[in-house]
Amino acid sequence: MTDHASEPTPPPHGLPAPAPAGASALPDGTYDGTVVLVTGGGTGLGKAIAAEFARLGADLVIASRKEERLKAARDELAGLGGRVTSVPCDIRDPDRVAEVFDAAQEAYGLPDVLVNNAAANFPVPAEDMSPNAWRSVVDITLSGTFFMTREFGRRHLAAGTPGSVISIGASYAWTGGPGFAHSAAAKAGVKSLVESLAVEWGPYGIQVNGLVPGLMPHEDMTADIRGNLDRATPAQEHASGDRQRELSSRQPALRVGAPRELGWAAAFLASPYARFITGHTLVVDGANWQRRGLVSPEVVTVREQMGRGPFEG
Ligand SMILES: CCC/C=C/C(=O)SCCNC(=O)CCNC(=O)[C@H](O)C(C)(C)COP(=O)([O-])OP(=O)([O-])OC[C@H]1O[C@@H](n2cnc3c(N)ncnc32)[C@H](O)[C@@H]1OP(=O)([O-])[O-]
Ligand SMILES: NC(=O)C1=CN([C@@H]2O[C@H](COP(=O)(O)OP(=O)(O)OC[C@H]3O[C@@H](n4cnc5c(N)ncnc54)[C@H](OP(=O)(O)O)[C@@H]3O)[C@@H](O)[C@H]2O)C=CC1
Repeated sequence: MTDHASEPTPPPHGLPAPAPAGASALPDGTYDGTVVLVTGGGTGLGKAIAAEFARLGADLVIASRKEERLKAARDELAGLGGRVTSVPCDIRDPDRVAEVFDAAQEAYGLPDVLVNNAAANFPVPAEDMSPNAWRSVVDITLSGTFFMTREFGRRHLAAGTPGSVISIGASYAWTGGPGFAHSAAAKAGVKSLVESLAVEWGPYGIQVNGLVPGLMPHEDMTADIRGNLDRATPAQEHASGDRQRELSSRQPALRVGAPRELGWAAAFLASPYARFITGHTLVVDGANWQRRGLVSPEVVTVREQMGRGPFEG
């Protein structure tokens, strides 16, 4: 019998690195002749998702508020193969949402796949949150997602055609999100919508799934979210430019996620290889959301974590 006690313990090395950028698990041309609409497809994770569909042959429509951003992303995504159209739109406005679908239909046809990726978020203690701050986040993240999904569903039901919706969520839909009460409540609503609509629209051939990213840093992160990452890492790590290593050491995977890992999951969920998966929310976060220690960490209030003074009403 081997005496394990005398063997040196190998150091933990975390989850293996992902396949290289540009690789795909799906066959070439999986999305040939398919139209994919991605909200917030001009930045960050939305752009990474759009890129994976484009590599597999999809025609893309990307929609968000800022035209400049959309144009830059459109040029970048067009280099990957398929055709790309961008349509400026605030998803809080159902009339503008209808116009996005009109524009998509005119360009390539009714989108076969809708990725609800656009969302809004910033950390703020609940007691400091203005009614308008609450409304902005809930209106964009939950109502905007519903308006997009509703328009997609209505058009497919009228045409008698199948389709696939993927709504991007967040793990605090299950756990709650101290400091992100508005976003966590909205994402819990998004998860619930996935479950309701998968059943309502299954009979019409429409799949509805959720997809949750873990920590996947990217260059487009807003100052608010970036500031939150800064809070998670000591100042000397920023100074030395080694924040990524510090962030990685705080994940069970011992690495952060790459945005393309979310893109691959989205491309799978909407593909012919996932036709019996609906009403499901897939978490791609290296098990970070299930993390518990043997011992509970000391409680630090959201106010303290954000370096805010006492609440003054
Ligand atoms: C980290 C874990 C997971 C991450 C998940 C993600 O979703 S990452 C994705 C992250 N990506 C994004 O979020 C991308 C899109 N996000 C955005 O464009 C902005 O964050 C937005 C939602 C504020 C814009 O919405 P809009 O054009 O409607 O904005 P507006 O300028 O009119 O402000 C509305 C209200 O909000 C208030 N307020 C704003 N900031 C703060 C703050 N830091 N503190 C307190 N309050 C704040 C502002 O004062 C105003 O209230 P007031 O004063 O009238 O009572
Ligand atoms: N990054 C992360 O660590 C995590 C992200 N997520 C989720 O992943 C998704 C993508 O996040 P990420 O890429 O990091 O964030 P970004 O801030 O890069 O992307 C948000 C996108 O939403 C668009 N958008 C915001 N408001 C509206 C609106 N009213 N109408 C239309 N488009 C809008 C923005 O474009 P524009 O400004 O042009 O309107 C932008 O392209 C979101 O759903 C987010 O909640 C979840 C967990 C963790």
